[in-house]
Amino acid sequence: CAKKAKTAKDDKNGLPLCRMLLAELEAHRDAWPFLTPVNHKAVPGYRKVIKKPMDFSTIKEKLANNQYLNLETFIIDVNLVFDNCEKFNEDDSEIGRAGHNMRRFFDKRWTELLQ
Ligand SMILES: Cc1ncccc1N[C@@H](C)c1ccc2c(c1)OCCCO2
Repeated sequence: CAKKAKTAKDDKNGLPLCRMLLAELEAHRDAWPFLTPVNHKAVPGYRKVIKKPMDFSTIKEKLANNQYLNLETFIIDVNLVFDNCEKFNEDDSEIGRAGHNMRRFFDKRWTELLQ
């Protein structure tokens, strides 16, 4: 039979942890650029440059549709939000700084929760 999951990353607690982490991301003051999909009509070049768009509302939808296997696959999508941000935005810009702040916050929170 399947090996019993041993850590929060894999066991049944993984998904409630994802929902909690996402709620904290959405509530963060610097979340505003990441709450909804980037409208490529409002942001010239975005569709060409960013091959795999991702945002917090899409992650929320994927969680609701049980599309994440575990905390690991959830973290991959959250990091995609921040990697897209770094690719498209200058570090020294409103959105660029927000992305760095959010990544720092997220990295701190999930590592704290996994201890
Ligand atoms: C995460 C990200 N990366 C690159 C560009 C935009 C975004 N976020 C979107 C939601 C956004 C933020 C600010 C915006 C905007 C759209 O509409 C165009 C007008 C200026 O204001």
